[in-house]
Amino acid sequence: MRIDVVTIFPEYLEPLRAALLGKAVDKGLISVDVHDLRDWTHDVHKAVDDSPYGGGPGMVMKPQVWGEALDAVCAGETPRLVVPTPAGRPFTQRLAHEYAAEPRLVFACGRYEGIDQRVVDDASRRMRVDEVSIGDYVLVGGEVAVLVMVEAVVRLLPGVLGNPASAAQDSFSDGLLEGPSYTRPEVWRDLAVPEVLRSGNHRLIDRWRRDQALRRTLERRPDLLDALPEGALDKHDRKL
Ligand SMILES: NC(=O)c1ccno1
Repeated sequence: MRIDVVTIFPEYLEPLRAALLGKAVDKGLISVDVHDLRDWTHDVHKAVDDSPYGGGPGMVMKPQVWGEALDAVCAGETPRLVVPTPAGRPFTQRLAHEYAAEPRLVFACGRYEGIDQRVVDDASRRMRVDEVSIGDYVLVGGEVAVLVMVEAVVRLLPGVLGNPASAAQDSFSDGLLEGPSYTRPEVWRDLAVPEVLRSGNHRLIDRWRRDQALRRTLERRPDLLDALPEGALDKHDRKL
């Protein structure tokens, strides 16, 4: 997978070259190119924003600069363009899986009050564009959201995680939150590991883990239960 990020703060994206993501780059599983939006300005001040039409606080990012940047970065290809914004559709594990199947992703990091809408409208004439939110809160810019999304996507790629089963047992992989996890010691500050996990009975262990996931989901994210496909809960599940 090829990943491009356009930003006015390239240094914000340095974590994409660290740890698990850095290893994925070293293994050649992904390529990451970060582009400074100001490279496509033509004035001495390298201006990337201007006052909003209709008035109001803050500044809006200029369409001319973004248009030239995306023309250059996407030249000749039609990658999927992702624009992080609090006004976007939710970024979910399902969307992460969808993005993991893409050969190329381009992320456009807005700042200030956002990017002139015509940049998205123009790009949508040539490629698939998603305006996506990582949560119901407002960040200073899109860069942190890109770090979140890239990590969520890249970890799903074959060869990135040491144990591919990890991604298969993620929270949300079966539509539920993941239940609690434990490791040694068996008792820690008078708190014991649940006995079933030490029983060696994998049928009981699987059942216990499913029950824990259902209980945690019901308690913390009942909306996820409502979204489960018909038949996802068996008769035992429904007794909980
Ligand atoms: N909530 C978000 O995804 C976001 C992106 C930029 N600012 O907020």
